[in-house]
Formats: sequence, C-alpha cells, structure tokens
Amino acid sequence: MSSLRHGAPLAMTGYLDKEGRKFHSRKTRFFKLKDSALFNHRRKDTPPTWGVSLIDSRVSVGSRGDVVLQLFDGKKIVVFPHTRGEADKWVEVLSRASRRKIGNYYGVTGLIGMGSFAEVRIGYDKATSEPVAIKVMKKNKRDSELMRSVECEIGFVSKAVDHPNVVKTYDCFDTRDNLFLVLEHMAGGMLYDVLAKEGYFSEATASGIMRDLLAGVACLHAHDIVHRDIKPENVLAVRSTFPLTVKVADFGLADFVLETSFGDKCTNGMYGTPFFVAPEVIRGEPYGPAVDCWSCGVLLYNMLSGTLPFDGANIKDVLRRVRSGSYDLPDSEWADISPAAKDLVAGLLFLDSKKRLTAAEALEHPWIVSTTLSERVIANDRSALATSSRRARMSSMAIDNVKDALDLENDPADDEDAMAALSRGFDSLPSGEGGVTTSSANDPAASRRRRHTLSSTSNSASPRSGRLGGRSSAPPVPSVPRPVSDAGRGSPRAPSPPGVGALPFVDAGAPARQDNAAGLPAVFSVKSIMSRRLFRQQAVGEEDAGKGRAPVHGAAGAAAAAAPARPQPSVSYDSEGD
Ligand SMILES: Nc1ncnc2c1ncn2[C@@H]1O[C@H](COP(=O)(O)OP(=O)(O)OP(=O)(O)O)[C@@H](O)[C@H]1O
Repeated sequence: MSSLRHGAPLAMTGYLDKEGRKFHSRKTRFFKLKDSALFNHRRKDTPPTWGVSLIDSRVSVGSRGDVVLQLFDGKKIVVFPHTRGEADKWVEVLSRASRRKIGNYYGVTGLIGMGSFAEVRIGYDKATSEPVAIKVMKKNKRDSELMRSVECEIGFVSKAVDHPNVVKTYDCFDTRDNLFLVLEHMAGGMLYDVLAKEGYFSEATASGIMRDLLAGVACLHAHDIVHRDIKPENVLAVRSTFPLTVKVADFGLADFVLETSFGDKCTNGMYGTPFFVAPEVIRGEPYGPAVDCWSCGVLLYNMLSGTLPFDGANIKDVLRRVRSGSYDLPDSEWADISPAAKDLVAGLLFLDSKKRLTAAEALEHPWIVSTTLSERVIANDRSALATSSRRARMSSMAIDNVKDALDLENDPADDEDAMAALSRGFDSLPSGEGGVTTSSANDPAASRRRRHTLSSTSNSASPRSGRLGGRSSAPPVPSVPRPVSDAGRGSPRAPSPPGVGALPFVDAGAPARQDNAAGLPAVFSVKSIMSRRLFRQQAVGEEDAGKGRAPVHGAAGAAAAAAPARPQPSVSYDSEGD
C-alpha cells in the first residue's frame, strides 16, 4: 500500500489498437501509462513515438467497445482494448490519471531554492494548510544526468522509506514534462546555514547532529539504498533553533545496492561531490553503503574543525587527496577536540571500505551515545561553513579543471607525479595507512575495541542538553546573532520567482515563505561537472551542425556555456495543464 497521501504514481502497460484520426484504420501499438502521461510505442521494446498528458482529459467508453480520450487541448485519441476486462481497467486507470494534477491538492507560494537539477518551492496542502516543500524537476530527455536523477527520485519514492531522520515524501506526481515531489517542509533549511549563523557550538551539539544524520543514513542502508551524495547541502534542519533535528534529503543520486555473489552489496558509477566522495568511487571500483559513511566522516570533520579533510587548489588535488585517504588533524583546530570525536572521524574515514565503520556501528560509537559530552563551545569558528566565496572558488575550480579531474584515473604517469607531490606535501605525517597524525586514529578495529570505554574519557562532566551552553569555560566567543525563529517564519514576502505567477496552483493570497537564502556551502557535484562537459560537447556539436549556438572558448566561455546546461529556473506548466 502506498504511503503517499494521494496514492502512488500510476503505472499500466499493454497493447491497444489505436484508431487513425483521418481514415479510422486501426494499428496495434504498445501503450505505457506513467502516472499522468500516456506514451505510444510501436512495439513494447521500442522508444516512445509520442506521449501526451492526461491531466484534465475526459475518458469515456464508446459504443464500439472503444475508449475515448478527450485531451485538455481538444485532441482526441481512440483506442480499442482487446477484451472487455482490459477496457474496464484502462478506463479506470486513465480516469484516475486525468485527476493526477498537483494543483488539485497543493498550492505554491514562493521559491525556496534551486539545485542543479531541481527547483524547490514552498507550498501548502490545500486540505490542511500544512506547509510543504515542492521539488520540481523539469524533464529534458537530452540531459541524461537529469533524467537519471529523476529516475533515482522516483525509485526512492517507491521504497516508501519512513524514518524521523529522512525527509518525508508526501506525494509524487510524475507528469509528461515534470516530476513534482511533495516533501516535508524543512523550515530550518540547510544545516550548514544554521551552523554558520551560530558560528560556535559544542561537541555535544555536533554529536546530536551526527546521531540524527547517521540514523537517517542507517535507515537508508537498511532499505538497501545508497544515498551517494551525503554533503552539507543535503542535510536539512527541521527548525533553525537549537537543539537541532536534522534529516537526510535529496535522493537524486540514490541507488539501490545489489548483492554480489560474494555477499557484498554494491553499485557503481562516478557520482558524488569531490570533497565528500569516497576513495573507492574515485578509483572506479564497485562500491556500497560505505561511501555514505565516508561522506558522514568528512561532514563530521568539517563540522568540528571548520575545515575540510581533503582540500586542494583544484578538484584534481582534492580527488588525489581523497584517494590517498591522507588527512591531518592539526593542533590548531583539533587540540581541544576529544579523542572520542577523533576516533569516530577515523572510523568513518577509513580508507578500506570493508573496515570502515558502518552507519549502524557508528551509531553505537561512544561519542554518539555518550550523554556526558562537553557542552563547551569548540574554539573553531564555523561561521564560514556556508560562505558564498567558498562556493564561488569551487565553481571556478570545477570549470577549469574538469577534464583533469575526470582523467585522473586514466593517466598513471600523472598519477605517480601526483602521489610524489602528495607525499612531499604530507612529509610531516606518519607513513602508515591513512596518514593521520594519531597512530590509531584511522584504525576502526581499534575504534571498535574502544567503543565501550571511551565514554568515560569525554572531556566534560556537564550534562548534555543538546543546547549550546557552558560558555563560561569557553574561549572568547564573538557575538554571533542567534536565530530567533524558524527560517522563513515571519520573513518578508519572497520576490516572485520567474514563472511563479503562471503556476495554476499558486495562491497569491497565501503567505510567502522563503528559506535558505544564505549562500550554499562549497560543494560541487561530479554529476554537475559531467553535465557541464556534456553540455560543452553538445554546444560545440550544435555549432558544427550550423544550429547557431555560439562557439565556446576558454574558461569564461565554458562557464557561460555551462550555465544553460541545467534546467531553466521557471517551469512551464501550460503544456500539460498541470
Ligand atoms: N524538504 C525541503 N524543505 C526545505 N528546503 C528544501 C527541501 N528540499 C530541498 N530544499 C532546498 O531546496 C534547494 C534545492 O534542493 P535540492 O538540493 O534537493 O536540489 P537538487 O537539484 O536535487 O540538488 P543538487 O544540486 O544537490 O543536485 C536547496 O537549497 C535545499 O536546501
């Protein structure tokens, strides 16, 4: 049974005899109903020759045993099912498809944000007025990454995951031109925006956040789902006030693991975000749920220190460092951080994915289960976690170095140079596996052994409330304005995003809410990079073919060319009537 409020997306296939419009001759065609869109195929295994939206269409049974579809734009389709039973089924399901219009159930009031493949709008449930987030993915068949992302999102919805630390999907409307996902509204927005505003926080706070994140990730893994893009942007906060509750979001890269004959669960494909991606992904090996645990480790490192474990002057550098698994715990940021926290970082950032802590194991780690972690704020300033300058730096990095980054695996000579350079750069580190500064820091076996003893080593006896506190013993804390309410609550009306006025389910009178206005953290998806490259190829190809797209020259040209590769900000709903 579907856990969605208005039922799971519809699906039905079968051969029908379609009557020609002019001469009324009949041809057998294979029809596929995908929620509110009907596709015509010559045969079952051939691509669709056309597809129509059934939204607001009229479905009736003709006197000849035919099914008549009167589309919203006046066009008529007449098909003959092969049996009476089939006819009844088609009529029933096509009628339901005609009502699969998101505007019947949800209204939209403004824009929350744009991702690489989607725009997310703030909306409300028309029956209850409850706020919701509506993620809109505008389909473009020529953008294979985008279409794959659409498939991943639909696949995730079909798994009906229900967990307090996974953003809930309330509804899914799959139209001919768009995918609409109606999601639980995360009023706090992106975790890093909240943390950056706070600037300073304690290990106890960080531990609570990690517990939520790991619980969400563990639930995904229990459903055989690998998220593949755990990064700050995809961890959202229920509210922006402390104590925070966070949830995992964005399943546009989520994949389902298959069990190998060795009992390993794995998937493949180069997906992720350079700073957060696991080494086995870069190595091009089959990989499994452990990649998410690695990303959680990067996030934990980043959250505690305000810096990234694997950083560099360009993406190539970053990926090399990730692949080596070598990271540092400099005293400047880590001296005051508890051994238990470092131990968890090490367990999650373990190079060998088989020995890396699983999400379920990490949830039992002393630093996660302890109720006596320090409430003292960590001296490291985290207010830069979400700065737009970092984002801008990484964007230009992506454009300038994309080819090198993607060729990294194919050039062993280059690789040796890189490794030599790396070892020079990390001369100060021990030469053991992982190269971290503490001898056992990268040994999850040691980490597991210590699991039940470390809680007593936590560096404060103050009780854990989950709220920032105990500042008396803290280093000087600059005055950082604290969020006083949920992002968006009482915020000024958001300027109408382009196209919003054209939405049939926009309620002009409803209060506008705009969250997550702050800059995004410095992350860049490999998928975006690949799309940029694809676009560049397409742009050049179209120019060659004389279709008039301007030639692309140099980084600036590439940047300009890259921009339209993503879906345009506003979505046209007119073509579908949805
Ligand atoms: N349920 C939600 N509640 C509130 N804000 C959300 C929600 N889901 C997404 N957002 C915000 O909308 C914006 C874009 O969403 P999202 O990152 O999911 O798009 P995307 O294209 O799938 O992402 P990516 O760029 O990582 O591929 C982000 O600012 C995100 O914080």
